[in-house]
Amino acid sequence: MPDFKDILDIHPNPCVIHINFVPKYANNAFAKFSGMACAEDVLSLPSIRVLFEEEHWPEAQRRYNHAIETGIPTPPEVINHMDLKGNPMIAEITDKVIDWYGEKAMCTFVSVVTDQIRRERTLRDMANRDDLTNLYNRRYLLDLFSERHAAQQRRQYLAMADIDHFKRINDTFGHPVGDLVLRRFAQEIEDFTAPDEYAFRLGGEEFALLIWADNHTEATTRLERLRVAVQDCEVRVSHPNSQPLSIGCTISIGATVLEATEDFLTASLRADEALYIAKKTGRNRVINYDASSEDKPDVG
Ligand SMILES: Nc1nc2c(ncn2[C@@H]2O[C@H](COP(=O)(O)OP(=O)(O)OP(=O)(O)O)[C@@H](O)[C@H]2O)c(=O)[nH]1
Repeated sequence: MPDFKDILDIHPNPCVIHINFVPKYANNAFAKFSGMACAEDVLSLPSIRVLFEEEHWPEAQRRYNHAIETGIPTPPEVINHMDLKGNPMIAEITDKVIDWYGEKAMCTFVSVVTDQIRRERTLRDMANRDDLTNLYNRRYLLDLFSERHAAQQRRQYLAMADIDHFKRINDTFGHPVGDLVLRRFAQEIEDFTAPDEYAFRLGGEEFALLIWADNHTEATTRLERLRVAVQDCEVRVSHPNSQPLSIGCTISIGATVLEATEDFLTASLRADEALYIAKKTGRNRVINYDASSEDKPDVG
């Protein structure tokens, strides 16, 4: 029967055995993971805690105490980790209580899952994005709505934005040029949003925004600024057989303040109604509808 250390020494996963974080055994993979030269250097440490950022210490202690007291293994934990050389990585920690020459000790295995987690995050992000414009898509807007919580200091607004007479652009210049206009507009609303705000393409030439404002006037003023920015913007298209084209467009925006816990359907009906009014009353305008607003849709 080979000694377990002979097996662990050549195991590719970092492994350390410790009693209350005092190292008793470490394999070479653990030394490499920690940014140390060899396993002996790990064993010379008074505590392996120093190898992990301080923010992880309380949770590591809690997991250790729980596992030692109950013998029940804690579920694997994924942490952001930085080794002593400053290399960032994502690590999955798996613990198991073992008998260490008559004492209870913790055997900890580490899997570096940086690539896997990054791939998963990229895939998740791709599923939430629109192919043509790379803005967020309707699915992500619905996800955000299901995660909204009440008691925000500022007010959140849902705005529906729709390019005016977009069909004419397609019909006059062709679908690929229409796509260019959609991309240019997407860039415009992406630039408009603050880091904690979102821009979505819902489909076709329909877009949405989730923005913050202190009050109705601020929301309207900001959306007006977006409307004017789009009006002033030109998409230049070069063509080998003709003069370069310069295409402009305008947008209509319907917005509404969000009640704390309302669902997407309720809020989007109000924003859509406001957009409908914006279109019906001449396009290239912002209608911001909330209970205190003077822009109450007057559908009739
Ligand atoms: N180029 C391009 N066109 C699209 C895409 N998706 C939808 N469309 C076109 O968008 C146009 C939408 O036209 P309408 O719904 O009639 O609206 P509109 O012409 O913008 O008129 P109003 O909204 O009333 O101002 C149609 O011609 C669709 O074919 C796309 O991905 N790319």
